[in-house]
Amino acid sequence: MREIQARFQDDLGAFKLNVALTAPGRGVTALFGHSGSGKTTVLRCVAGLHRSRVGALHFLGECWQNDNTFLPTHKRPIGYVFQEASLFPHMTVRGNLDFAVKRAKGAHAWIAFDEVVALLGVEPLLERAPIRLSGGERQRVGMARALLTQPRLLLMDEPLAALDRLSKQEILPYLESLHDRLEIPTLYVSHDLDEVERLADHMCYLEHGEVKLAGPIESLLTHPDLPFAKDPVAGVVLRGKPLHYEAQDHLTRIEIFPGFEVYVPGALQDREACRLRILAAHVSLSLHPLQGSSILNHFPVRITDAQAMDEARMNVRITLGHDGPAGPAILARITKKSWREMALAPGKTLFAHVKSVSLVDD
Ligand SMILES: Nc1ncnc2c1ncn2[C@@H]1O[C@H](COP(=O)(O)OP(=O)(O)OP(=O)(O)O)[C@@H](O)[C@H]1O
Repeated sequence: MREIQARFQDDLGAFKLNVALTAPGRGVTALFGHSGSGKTTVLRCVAGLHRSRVGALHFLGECWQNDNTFLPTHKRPIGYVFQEASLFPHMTVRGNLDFAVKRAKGAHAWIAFDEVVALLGVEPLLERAPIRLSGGERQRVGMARALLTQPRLLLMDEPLAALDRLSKQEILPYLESLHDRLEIPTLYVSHDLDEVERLADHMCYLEHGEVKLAGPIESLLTHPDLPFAKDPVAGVVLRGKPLHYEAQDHLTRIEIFPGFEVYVPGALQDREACRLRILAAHVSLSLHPLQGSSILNHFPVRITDAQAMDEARMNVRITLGHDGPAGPAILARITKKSWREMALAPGKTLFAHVKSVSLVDD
């Protein structure tokens, strides 16, 4: 079974943990939720740092925990990245990384020292003492160290939370390249939606110690029971396949679903795939196809549901296509007045106009 299956139940003072989750055996699964929802506790249970009163954990078919078994942390093939990397202060960066290499002796070596160093851009830092690293550099070294233990599962607990905005922006592209390169699954704890949109394939949304919903990130971002749709910058992330670069206008046509294409600024034709974000505020709806509009991206769509965002506005969830298999969902933010005057309702078919589409992994 190429999955991670976990069930943890415990009473931690006032906090009740009652988590059941399944994560795919590859890609990044975000454990997302407000502060105190239990994300770190789940990660600690997976790492074997906390033994829940009731618990079961199967990693790709291997039992790490059940009623009779509890594999200790040092026997679990995990790499753990914390909010702040605690590097050995008396060793250089290279010394810290060599230490991880030594620890990995005997494990199946699936990634080489040079590749890790290149992926995380730590080559220029190798001879430095940890005290001379910036916060972002320390985190990159912490990630390199975790990878060099040759883990089969990567656990990251808010690895960017202690960084300022600029350092965060600097480190995100490294995390994206890890995501593209790594075959091993990652559980990534975060309460930052922007981070999750950029990095995660799958999401488990936690509330009060329970997984409220889980699924591919694309479907969760538009889910009406989740708070994301009410966010002022609500939107969706879609995967796209670049088709053709129109050099004269410096635009690339990108397929987001068979037969559905959007224009994105830039020359993206050499990429195999990309991630796009469409903000709800950039999507408008009309009952008939628009003509003579400056908006380039138009689709036939169907309303699946809608929810009030505030007293004046609604978020309308629509799927691409009038009939046939429903395409991915996007959100449109419109006024309640328009909803009423256009007599909109779930099931209604109409047209969506997307003013701008941005690249997530620019
Ligand atoms: N060993 C423990 N004993 C008692 N309470 C605990 C213990 N571990 C965690 N808790 C409580 O469990 C709750 C969940 O904590 P946890 O750190 O898992 O949340 P989180 O979602 O990771 O939050 P944050 O985003 O703030 O890190 C908190 O209320 C915390 O105080």
